[in-house]
Amino acid sequence: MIWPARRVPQAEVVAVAARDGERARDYAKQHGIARSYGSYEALLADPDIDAVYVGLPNGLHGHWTRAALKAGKHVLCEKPFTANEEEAREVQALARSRGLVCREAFHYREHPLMEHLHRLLGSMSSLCTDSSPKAVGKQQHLQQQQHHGKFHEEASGGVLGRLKSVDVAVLIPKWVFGGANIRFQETLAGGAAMDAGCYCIHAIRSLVGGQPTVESATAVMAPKSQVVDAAMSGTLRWREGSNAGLHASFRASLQHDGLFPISTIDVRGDKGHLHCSNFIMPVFGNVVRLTTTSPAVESGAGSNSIGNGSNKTTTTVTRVYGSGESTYFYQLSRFVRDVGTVKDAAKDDDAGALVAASTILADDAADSIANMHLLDEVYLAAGLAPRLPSSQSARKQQAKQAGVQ
Ligand SMILES: NC(=O)C1=CN([C@@H]2O[C@H](COP(=O)(O)OP(=O)(O)OC[C@H]3O[C@@H](n4cnc5c(N)ncnc54)[C@H](OP(=O)(O)O)[C@@H]3O)[C@@H](O)[C@H]2O)C=CC1
Ligand SMILES: O=C1OC[C@@H](O)[C@H](O)[C@H]1O
Repeated sequence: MIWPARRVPQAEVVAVAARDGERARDYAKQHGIARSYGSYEALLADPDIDAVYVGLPNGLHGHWTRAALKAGKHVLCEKPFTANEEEAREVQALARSRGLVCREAFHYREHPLMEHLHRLLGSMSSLCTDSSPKAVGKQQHLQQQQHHGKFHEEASGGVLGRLKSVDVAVLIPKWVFGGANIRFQETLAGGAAMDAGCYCIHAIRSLVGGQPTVESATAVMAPKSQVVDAAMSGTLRWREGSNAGLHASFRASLQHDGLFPISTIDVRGDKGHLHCSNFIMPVFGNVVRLTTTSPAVESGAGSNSIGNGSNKTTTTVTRVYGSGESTYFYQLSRFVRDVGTVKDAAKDDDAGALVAASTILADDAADSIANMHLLDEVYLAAGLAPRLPSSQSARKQQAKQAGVQ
């Protein structure tokens, strides 16, 4: 967030907070940040701050996002948005009532790689090139309309034709996170599905659209835990018949190859297969391999085409880097632009600006709630309970301990 902010003209990191004032000061000094605070409350009381980035453990996202909204700040909150769907609904209701941007930080989504995949697959476009409020509002309205199961229709225009299946994997090698990491803590809403699986669900949802349900899920539990999953796999299904697989793991048996997490998207349609690797961190290298089969026409196709008499298989490999910026840069650029749109709409009476602003708020709310809904469903399908916010989870543990004594 600090590096991208130096490259996004309208963004400035004004202050940083930690629970320990000295640590906050050292951090601010090290990163050239003018102000530091020894508590999160103190940072939220700073009137010069417009927006807050919440990069806390999952179980605290809801609490501090609510606190930031109540302090009148726009929020970019790390994924997963909250501990569960119920909390996501509460937080987003607050954001909308205050007219503040409240976005889940799925940084991968704004990178041109995703735009490329959306185009290939004929699904919605996640970016808008014209950033005027009216154009943004119009484009987002269009995206919402397009986003209803479009991929299931033959005439979607996507190169793969009708969707058969999509598989998304985010796999983290077992040497990366030890047992003490926040991701393994029950009271911090830990779990592989929460951490890595939320990306899978988000990518599946945004590429395919529609409203899938969770058909089944299987968890591999963390050592000595009956609550925290070290790996999760699951199947989602659409009414239209296609299905999706999610594969999330903290225990992947992968050798260090300089990249983690391993993140892949595989989409199979009736006209071919698309494989994308490293969709989460595309700036460090990515590949989109597209294999399509179509009825043979004439010979003379490119050297990568194989004809078998009745049809022709073509494979193309593409790498997408856009202007070479990181996902975090694109994420921050859009966040800053959207905060600007919402602020301007509050000042002026222009109907287009108001539509644009309310669309931004509505889309963020719908997106994070839908993602948390499916995450809850995945846990339930695996025979586990949806996660709890830290405050509730701590109370539950205390009650359990009191019951034991
Ligand atoms: N978008 C992305 O690329 C990434 C997103 N994430 C997300 O960011 C969030 C944080 O992950 P990560 O940075 O790896 O976590 P860390 O453990 O490295 O940092 C979490 C920070 O939260 C603060 N904190 C407040 N209360 C607690 C508590 N009770 N226990 C532990 N820490 C606490 C601490 O700050 P202090 O003590 O200074 O107040 C700590 O530095 C997660 O939700 C994760 O999913 C993580 C990595 C990458
Ligand atoms: O991008 C990421 O990579 C590793 C994960 O554990 C982390 O939380 C995530 O956001």
